Amino acid sequence: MKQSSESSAAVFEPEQRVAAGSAYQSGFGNEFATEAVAGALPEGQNAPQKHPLGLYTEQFSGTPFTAPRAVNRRTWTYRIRPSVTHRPYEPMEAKLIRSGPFNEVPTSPNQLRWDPLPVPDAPTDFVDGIVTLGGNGDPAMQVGLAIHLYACNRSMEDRFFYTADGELLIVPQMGVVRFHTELGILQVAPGEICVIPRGVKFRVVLEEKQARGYICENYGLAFRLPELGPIGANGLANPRDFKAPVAAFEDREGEFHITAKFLGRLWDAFIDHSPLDVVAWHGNYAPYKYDLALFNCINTVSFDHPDPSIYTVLTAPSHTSGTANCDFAIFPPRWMVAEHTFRPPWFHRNLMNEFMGLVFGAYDAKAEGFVPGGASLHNCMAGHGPDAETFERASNAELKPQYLGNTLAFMFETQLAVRPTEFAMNARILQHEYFECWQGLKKHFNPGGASNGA
Ligand SMILES: O=C(O)Cc1cc(O)ccc1O
Ligand SMILES: [Fe+2]
Repeated sequence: MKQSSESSAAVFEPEQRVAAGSAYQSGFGNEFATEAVAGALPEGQNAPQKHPLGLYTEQFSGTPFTAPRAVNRRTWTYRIRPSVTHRPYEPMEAKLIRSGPFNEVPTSPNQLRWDPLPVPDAPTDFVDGIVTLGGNGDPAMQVGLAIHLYACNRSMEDRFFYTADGELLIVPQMGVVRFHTELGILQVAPGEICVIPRGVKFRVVLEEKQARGYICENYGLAFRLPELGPIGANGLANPRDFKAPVAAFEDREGEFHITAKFLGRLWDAFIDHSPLDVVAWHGNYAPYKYDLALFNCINTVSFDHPDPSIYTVLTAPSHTSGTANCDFAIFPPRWMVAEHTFRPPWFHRNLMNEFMGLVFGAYDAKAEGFVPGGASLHNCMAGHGPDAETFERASNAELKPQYLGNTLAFMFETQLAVRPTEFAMNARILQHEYFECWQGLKKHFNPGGASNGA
């Protein structure tokens, strides 16, 4: 097919996009190697004097050169043009995307909960559809995170995005989406997650009319698998179930724009070709996806409700050991078998800060009000736990083995208080009556009796 100044090129055929989106390389943080055209990946060296197919060589570093080998991340790319070939970036309007330091409004010590973000009626792509609920830290310090929601109804065709402020952990809640990235295509459905590393350029194509979900923009050290300790060599999220894309490139010329997020602001640059032009790459700095249904969930087979750290899928450490900048934990379908135990999450106050979302079904601590697409925030030392209805039911339930089927909640648990944005505190989706779900918790104290509650 001829090259023209229009948005057309052989590699942009829909069938080919889908074909490329279904091929993956397996493993977490592996040294991957992939070429979309035979001979595009040099052998035996990274930077040949002249590339045999006329590609440019560019290293893409996700950690300092000197990071310890186990956490060092970099990828060698072989691309049609190097990343320098764009016009200068100009500031652009940021809509509802926000970054640290989060200081628009005072941070309340109250428990907070939100209804799902409505999908806009106006044409809105993934980037314009990002709304920030809150965050902590500061991208300039590479500490903390932002918690965004996205709701969109248009694919990005001629627009590309990257954030230098952090990596993006994306949790779709509605609608299958394809992330067309510099390093290949990831198709991600609700029930799956994906991570786009800091700096990777991408555009988002909707497979359905609408898409919605949650994003953790992690300003700090990258997400990794948690240590397993006494669990042993297997369990939780197993490394081989993580999927990285194979190389897939666009050889497209036209009028395109890159939106860059840098130090909390958005910038726009004109570019006369698609920056998704990496024909081959090798390395361990790459986007990846994971199907949460593959999580090997470990739980009690005796008594008591364990700490939710057993549900950690990925952890982004801080510089203090055992204190995550962000733990990503899930509450997946599972058997509940604990004997003589109050089985739902207990009443709780926590040094750490707990943001939760719900992909589908119901969460076992809340009878109502926490709905798919909704969100809750229990910051440092805020009391939280089962609502009155759940306490009543679980205190009296017959404790036979029970399968908790229709449920997928998750938590971003973070070391610093999550400071809501002005939007989060003033939007109609804020549930001002959230506190009422606990007001029905009655006094049961009976100094003379053996009653254990409701
Ligand atoms: O609902 C929450 O608050 C999250 C949570 C879940 C759980 O199983 C135990 C403790 C906890 O904080
Ligand atoms: Fe909690």
